[in-house]
Amino acid sequence: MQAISPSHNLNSHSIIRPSNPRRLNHFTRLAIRCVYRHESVQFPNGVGSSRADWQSSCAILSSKVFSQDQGSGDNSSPPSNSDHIAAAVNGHKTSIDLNLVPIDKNNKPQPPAQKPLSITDLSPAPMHGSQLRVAYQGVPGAYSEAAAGKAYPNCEAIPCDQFEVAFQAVELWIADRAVLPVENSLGGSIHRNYDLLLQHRLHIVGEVQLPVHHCLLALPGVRKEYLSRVISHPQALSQCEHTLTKLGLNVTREAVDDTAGAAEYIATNNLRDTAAIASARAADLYGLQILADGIQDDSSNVTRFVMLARDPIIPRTDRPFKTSIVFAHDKGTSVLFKVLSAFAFRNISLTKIESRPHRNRPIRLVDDANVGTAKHFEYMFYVDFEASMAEVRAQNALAEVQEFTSFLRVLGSYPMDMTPWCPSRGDDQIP
Ligand SMILES: O=C(O)C(=O)C[C@]1(C(=O)O)C=C[C@@H](O)C=C1
Repeated sequence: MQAISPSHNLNSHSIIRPSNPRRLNHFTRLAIRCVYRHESVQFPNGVGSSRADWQSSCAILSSKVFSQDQGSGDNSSPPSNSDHIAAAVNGHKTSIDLNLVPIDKNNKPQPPAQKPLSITDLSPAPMHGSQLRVAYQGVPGAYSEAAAGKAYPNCEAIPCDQFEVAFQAVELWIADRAVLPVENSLGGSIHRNYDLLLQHRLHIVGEVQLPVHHCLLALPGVRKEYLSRVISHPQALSQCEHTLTKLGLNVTREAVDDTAGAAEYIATNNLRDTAAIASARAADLYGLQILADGIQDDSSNVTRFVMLARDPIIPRTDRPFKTSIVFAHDKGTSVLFKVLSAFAFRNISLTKIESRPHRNRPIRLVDDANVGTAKHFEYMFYVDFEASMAEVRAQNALAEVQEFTSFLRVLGSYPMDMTPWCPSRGDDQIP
């Protein structure tokens, strides 16, 4: 275990956990928009390709913004992220020190102590030797932490309380990479991260697919019959929807920020009527017992994460690459067919299409004097395709797409995760 930086050691802001997890979401969003410092985790050598590979020199791939409409797309970022984060931290004046670590009566290893970053933690960090600092959303034991360990063995994993904070941590040089979930095989897309990809200027430099094996966790001695509530990340709740019903649990379901945070919350507040959906590692860290194992509705449940960096990597052709783009057009969905055909004609397979509201111009009015005014919803389209930007066919496809769109941005061209398929097992989550 290693703290993120010796210089990151000024006034510690306390983490205030409200008494109910719904408020925790709300409260966190409003008031504690800063990176928390838990003891960060160093992963042992393990899964994945060589680190040098992932850390390959940054440059060249031009992630261009072709926009006729300066007001559209990522030019519409919310006010400066650093302002945002600094204001929130400055505004967070409380200095009560809450011990959120459950007391383990069985002398089990204690989870890492949680210390939020202070304002100076948000200034550019000095170099940390060769160890890569990887920001993820959640607390230790979250699947995102496991994904960080899979993507970057030996990395120093830095927990963040919100997805946006993970983006900011990289932008402010507190972290070198962020690892963020974008889609799950059962729960679908994590829309927030699609929106954030557009609002920030980070580049996708890789992807990892993590088998997600959920457990039902409760305090030692608690039986299923005692439960009146199950809490977890909304994705995890949706991934276990049917199994929870099949288990015959008469429980309400409540969403919290992350799966491991739900486990920690139960332990901290000694809640005997509440269970969490989280990993076996979270059970271990927070001293909970596993009431049911493998409760995801599909055993091949898998979440796809992307790795983000300040600079793009150099696209190559000696291994399978994927490229992610986002585009929009003044005339809305009418150009979609033309755009997609640019890939089809070149035999480039698409692996994902996602549409999100065009936040700057959500509605387009089309007047027809005879009939009235039609209100069309406007979208941003995200497409992943199986080709490297180093390939001529991909460059030609994008040149053509550019002709049909008013806004186009390459989010990244990166190696595909080709690790052999292995259905989710509990030990996959243990870095
Ligand atoms: O809460 C966690 O443990 C996370 O890492 C987040 C998250 C998600 O956002 O989808 C990641 C993977 C699982 O699909 C469930 C939750």
